[in-house]
This record gives sequence, C-alpha cells and structure tokens, in this order.
Amino acid sequence: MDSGESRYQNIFDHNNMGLRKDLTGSIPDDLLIKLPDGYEIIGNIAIIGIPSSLTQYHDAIVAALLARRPSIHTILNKTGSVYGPFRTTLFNPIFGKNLVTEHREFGFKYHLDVSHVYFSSKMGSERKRIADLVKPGERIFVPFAGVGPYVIPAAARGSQVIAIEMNEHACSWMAINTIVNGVSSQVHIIRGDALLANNFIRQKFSRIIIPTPYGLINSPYLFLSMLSDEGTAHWITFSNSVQIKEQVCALEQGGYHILRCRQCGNVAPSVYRWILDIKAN
Ligand SMILES: C[S@@+](CC[C@H](N)C(=O)[O-])C[C@H]1O[C@@H](n2cnc3c(N)ncnc32)[C@H](O)[C@@H]1O
Repeated sequence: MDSGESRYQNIFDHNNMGLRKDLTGSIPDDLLIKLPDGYEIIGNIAIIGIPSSLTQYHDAIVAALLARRPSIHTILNKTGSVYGPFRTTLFNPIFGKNLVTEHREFGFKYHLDVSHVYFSSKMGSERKRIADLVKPGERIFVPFAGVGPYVIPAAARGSQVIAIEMNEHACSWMAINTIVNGVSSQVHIIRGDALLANNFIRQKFSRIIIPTPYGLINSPYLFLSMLSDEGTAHWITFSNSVQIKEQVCALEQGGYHILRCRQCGNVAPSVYRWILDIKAN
C-alpha cells in the first residue's frame, strides 16, 4: 500500500469544483453558466458533462482541466446518464483515448476501464467509514460488488468476503484488484445474479454491504435474511425524502434498528443516495 498523502485522495473533493471560474473570459458568460462547475476524477481520467451548446469550447475546457490536473491522460464528456444493468456510462473522449486507469482511494488501488464498468469516486469517504467498522474474522457479503471498492477495504481489515457481480468485466477487474491490494486469498468472487444469492449461498454474514444499483430494487429484505444475529447491513439506496422515511419505518416495524441514515448525494431531481446502517437485533 502507498503511504503519504496520495492515500487520502478523496472524492467529495472540493478541488474538483470551480472550473467555471477558470474559464471566465474564455467562454461567454451566458454559455459558461451552462457548464457544470465540477467534474469527476477517476485515476488519471476526468469526466465532465458538457452541454452541446459548448461544443466549440472543448479545447478551452480541456486546457483548463489540464492546467488543474496535469496528470490527466484522458478527458471524457458524458453523453448520457448511467444506463443498463451494468450501470455503465456513454462517453465521448475530448482528450486522449485511454479508458483504463488506476484509481487510488485511502491507500487502495482500483484498476478499471471506465467504459466497461460502474465506478464512482464520490463514495470514497463512506467506503472508508464502512471499512473502518470491520473487525478481523468477520464474514462479509457484498452483492453488486463492481470492481471491489467495498470488498477490498473490508478484506484488508482481516475479514473473509463473498462478492457477487454480474458484469464479467467488473469481475475480472475485481480479481485483479484483489491481487494488486494483497487480499485475493480472502475474497471469493462469484459472477452471477445477486438477486438469486439466497438460492446458492446458505451461510449467514456478520456484515452485508449492499450498493444497490439505481432502480433495480428498493428493498434490502432479500439480503437482510442472510444477516447473522447482531449482524449489520449497510444499504446504499436511492429514494426521495418521503420514500426513505417510509422505508425506515418499515424496517423498524420489521424489528430492525436503524443505526444511521445519511443522505449522500443527489442523483436526479428530488432523488437522493442514502446510506443506512441497519442492525439485525
Ligand atoms: C451501483 S453499481 C455498484 C458497483 C460497486 N459496488 C461500486 O460502488 O463501485 C452496481 C453494480 O451491480 C452490478 N449488478 C447489477 N445488477 C446485478 C445483479 N442482478 N447481480 C449482480 N450484480 C449486478 C452492476 O454490474 C454494477 O457493477
């Protein structure tokens, strides 16, 4: 693992804001206001959603991003939202074309191809918070595991992890990432449908981390039955403010304790990402 400041590269990174100010004078004000002020950094790739009315200013935007982050090798313009079962995104490269990168997060390294898998750098702090709760010897289950950003930090705490992921590219990158981060012997990767996990996994887990894909399921019950007595689940879900209250109420009426319910980003008008820590008993 790395030491030093690069370990603490983080996502809710306010350094990734303020692009508009940098471009003042290069793009007319009435158009500049349409440019998102922020962008996402995954490894050496910058991702931004540039409206079509700003197409003629791509070169200026590229120059501004490179001035901020000289290590960037590729800049991608998001041409659609996250879509399909694998939750991938359509991009149009406006600088460079290498879509493979190594993203560093709190000392862990994630290798991935951003066009083949889902990865968001915005959840790094929550991933660290959850990993910090893991005790050596825990048995952990991660459905919808992606390239392993919840799996690897948990395994590095001395737990055994079963990870399920449907996208074969994500499974391959996750396998590489377990090796790169020295936890391959603690992680069992299953390529398959996590919604069927109850049919083929019989054991109980002390911790289940459920990074639900947007729009797939709006209930954690499928997985909560796999929690051991006194186990904890971390449910990442998408709801509006009314729905989340109803979901919390339903869980409490079902005998679960909600240890924490935190809003963590806005993904659509009035739709938020929530992280709930749920205790079985
Ligand atoms: C929101 S992403 C989360 C990925 C990863 N946990 C992360 O936070 O970067 C959801 C992931 O679930 C996978 N997926 C979607 N439906 C699935 C299913 N039924 N069974 C297993 N994996 C699934 C997608 O391929 C995607 O990698």
